[in-house]
Amino acid sequence: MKYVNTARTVPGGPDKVGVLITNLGTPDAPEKAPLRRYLKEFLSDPRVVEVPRLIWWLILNLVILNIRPSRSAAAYKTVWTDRGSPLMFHTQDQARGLQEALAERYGDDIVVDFAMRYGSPSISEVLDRMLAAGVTRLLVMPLYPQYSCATTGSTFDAIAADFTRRRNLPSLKFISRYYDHADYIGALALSIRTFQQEHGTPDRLIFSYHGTPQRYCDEGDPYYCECIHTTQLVAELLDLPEGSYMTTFQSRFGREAWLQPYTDEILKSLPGEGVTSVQLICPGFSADCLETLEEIGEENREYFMQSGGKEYTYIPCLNSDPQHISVLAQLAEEELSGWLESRLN
Ligand SMILES: C=CC1=C(C)c2cc3[nH]c(cc4nc(cc5[nH]c(cc1n2)c(C)c5CCC(=O)O)C(CCC(=O)O)=C4C)c(C)c3C=C
Ligand SMILES: [Fe+2]
Ligand SMILES: [Fe+2]
Repeated sequence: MKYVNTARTVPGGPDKVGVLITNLGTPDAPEKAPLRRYLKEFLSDPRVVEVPRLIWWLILNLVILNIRPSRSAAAYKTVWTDRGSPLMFHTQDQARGLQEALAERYGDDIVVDFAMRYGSPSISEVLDRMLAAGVTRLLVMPLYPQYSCATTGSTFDAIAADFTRRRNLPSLKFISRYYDHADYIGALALSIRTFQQEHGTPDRLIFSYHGTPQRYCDEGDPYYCECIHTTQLVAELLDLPEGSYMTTFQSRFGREAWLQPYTDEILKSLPGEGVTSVQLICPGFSADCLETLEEIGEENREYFMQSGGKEYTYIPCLNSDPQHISVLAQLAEEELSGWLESRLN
């Protein structure tokens, strides 16, 4: 049999709406072997590293996978919790919150689940489960507010690849971006305002986004423009004075130029310009993870303080805050309106 038959739908049978939230994925444990497995899958994706395959295979297998797993494992250990990786437990909480919010309005004809692009739970195993539960219409929501070929694009590849092996396909909707959605911008603005009520206003508010190679942007990836736009919309909503905020890019990997300015270089140079108190926010991450908690929360704090900085605070991601859950519920409802109309309680 060439095609798997995970969903044998029949007229009058189960006919549910499924909402699948996805994120990047994370290692199973902060140890060398799970890190090696995770990095191998992630960094072998041609959407993530756009380098000729044979050259990249040699670099990845002979160099990176021999050095990076133990270094990354040590970094993951600093953020690991009783519930495992922060990215994992925040995503679980987001799925639960979204399920409850949607069930309140639409009952149990709607099924919410989550999957990871790399590692587990994989997109295919979760789709097996959802389709077996009677999902005939599927909304995929990658939790990347700004579209990038390396993240959102790759998630679409995984859905499409999964569908090539199935006989009976559900109807499909896919959210490519929500960087300018009023509710998302409002939730970010509220989190900044609430944080500043307790911690005061810094000399500079820094919006730090995960970087990508500059080349991807030059070749048409809209990610950079969408990040700049998100910052601008939040700044307008909060009425931030020009010069009191900026956009930077973090998590550089490899030797080629990435999107600039680089977060770490900016933090090293600001104290020399008289900027000694900063607040950092990472609006491109829908959940706290290694890149926010360790890289922004710890590593970059050191750079700033060692360069003469005095006050450095990090504003957490929206995670599973009620405000964020209602952003996700609103996004889902806007996409599903046609599918859900007949199911309103
Ligand atoms: C090698 C190239 C990479 C590109 C391009 C890239 C783009 C990209 N990544 C995110 C979100 C996350 N990345 C995370 C970790 C992470 N990212 C890379 C590399 C690239 N990312 C690596 C090697 C790692 C692993 C950690 C390490 O070894 O340093 C994470 C955190 C995962 C976790 O478990 O906590 C997220 C989230 C975005 C949004 C993006 C492009 C826009
Ligand atoms: Fe990354
Ligand atoms: Fe990092």
